[in-house]
Amino acid sequence: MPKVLISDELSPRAVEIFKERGVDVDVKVGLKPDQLRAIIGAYDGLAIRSATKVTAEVLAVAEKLKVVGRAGIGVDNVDIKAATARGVVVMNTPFGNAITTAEHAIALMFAVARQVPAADASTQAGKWEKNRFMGSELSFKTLGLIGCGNIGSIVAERAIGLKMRVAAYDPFLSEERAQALGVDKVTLDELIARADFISIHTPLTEQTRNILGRERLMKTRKGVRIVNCARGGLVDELAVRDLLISGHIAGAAFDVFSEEPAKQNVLFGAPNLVCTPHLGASTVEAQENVALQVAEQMSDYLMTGAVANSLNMPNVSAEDAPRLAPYLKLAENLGSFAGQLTETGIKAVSIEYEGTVAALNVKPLTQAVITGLLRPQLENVNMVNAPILARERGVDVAEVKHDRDSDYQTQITVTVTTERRTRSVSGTLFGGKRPRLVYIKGIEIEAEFAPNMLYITNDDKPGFIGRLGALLGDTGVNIATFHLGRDKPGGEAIALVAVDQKLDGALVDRIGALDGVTQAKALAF
Ligand SMILES: NC(=O)c1ccc[n+]([C@@H]2O[C@H](COP(=O)([O-])OP(=O)(O)OC[C@H]3O[C@@H](n4cnc5c(N)ncnc54)[C@H](O)[C@@H]3O)[C@@H](O)[C@H]2O)c1
Ligand SMILES: O=C(O)CC[C@@H](O)C(=O)O
Repeated sequence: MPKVLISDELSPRAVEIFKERGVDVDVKVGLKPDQLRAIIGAYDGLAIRSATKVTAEVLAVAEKLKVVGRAGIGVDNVDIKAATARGVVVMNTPFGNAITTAEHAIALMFAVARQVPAADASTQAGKWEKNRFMGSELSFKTLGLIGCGNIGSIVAERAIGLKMRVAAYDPFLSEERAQALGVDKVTLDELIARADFISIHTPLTEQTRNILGRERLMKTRKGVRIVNCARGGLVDELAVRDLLISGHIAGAAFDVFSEEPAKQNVLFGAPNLVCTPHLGASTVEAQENVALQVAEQMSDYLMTGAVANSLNMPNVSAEDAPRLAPYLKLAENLGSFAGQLTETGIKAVSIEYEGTVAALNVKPLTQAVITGLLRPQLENVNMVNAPILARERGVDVAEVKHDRDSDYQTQITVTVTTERRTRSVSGTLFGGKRPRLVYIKGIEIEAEFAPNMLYITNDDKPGFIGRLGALLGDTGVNIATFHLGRDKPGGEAIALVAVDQKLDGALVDRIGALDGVTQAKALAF
């Protein structure tokens, strides 16, 4: 039974879902980094929100960990590179809290426009300062959106409903999408020059860090109001403080801070500042959504191999997962077959899909081939890190789907090019689920993959099978199956022999020295 640790506050629905789906679950919230490191080795999955930091140090001791699930959107608290290198799938729940967060941005826009929190405090202190809190309407003002993805788009729709004009800066926003949303697609400079309100909705990345830096903030319109409901680090907090004090910025609302929890922050105490403690996603509805979704996604992955909303693996739908499972085995075995026969550096691998398999989502199959191919050289390769490891080693990976009939209803061919040669191997599924080799180097051969195998190439001359059988018999090796193929009579022949025990190197050398043998190699699957 796989075991998951929930290390941040998640709706109790998550625990119910994990249990319903056969996943054991522990809830331990508020662990310090060393406490997390001490226990993480026991878990197959880690479910988090934004508090837990999944660092390279945590991942280094997470020996069983297969999946990190973020109940929310931002994954800047997960070292995805380190997770990928260790073969850990990272998934998030990209839509579950988007409406809630967009609503919070709108709420904060109103709050700064009308100074609601300060007016509330003053009123409850019995001051009745009617003239102090002169606000500003939102209608017909320009809202500048930096980032117009899921949340930014919802903010745009709501703002248009409030009769605001919306200008969006997002390099990945198409003109058509902008038109459909009813927003002006602008450059960042145009946005800065036009906006009465600026709301930011990008992830925190190396490109977006400090996107609203001091210089840019100084170019905004006097009286601008700024909302940050995305991430601390996107806006220069000290500059905002200075510009609030100088009156250039009329108001600012921050839900997120450069350091969280924000017990202290340079912004605190600045005039016309509204702060909330990273509440963007904190509604009952959003928390139910993300907890349920993350628990479903993680359970599906751990129990069936289905992958959804992963940041470092191609998605595999729950429907596809059982269909792909036998192909994944076939793909990895074909890659492994080619990898075990490869003794020099691999320059390129081409994976061709024909027949039924070509209609499937083949990305995961390609990753399985690469995994099998690299495993003889690399101990810790798996489907998550295989593409990166291949790229780091300069292996060019090509994936081709053929729209043509092959000899088999479904066929995968792996062709590996090394410095010395190009070699191909093809396989199919018998009965829709049993992986079989069908061609090696274009020579037809039908063989299943067995735990211990002997691969031999030899001259196609009489007497070889007898010599091989005698040697194996004399050394007490029992033959399970024996498959033969050849390119032409008297030409190159291939023998694939499944045996009942692991073959030692000395015996393989003796087989290699038999008359007519050009190569002998022990293979394991
Ligand atoms: N306050 C909260 O509680 C809370 C809740 C949810 C999400 N968030 C934050 O909001 C962010 C946005 O969420 P989303 O669901 O809209 O994500 P999203 O991926 O749907 O949208 C992000 C948008 O930013 C754009 N973008 C990327 N780089 C950019 C750049 N350099 N300049 C301008 N635009 C750029 C992308 O093209 C994309 O359209 C998340 O990454 C997360 O950090 C905060
Ligand atoms: O979990 C939270 O409370 C915040 C989530 C939010 O920052 C997100 O990126 O989804």
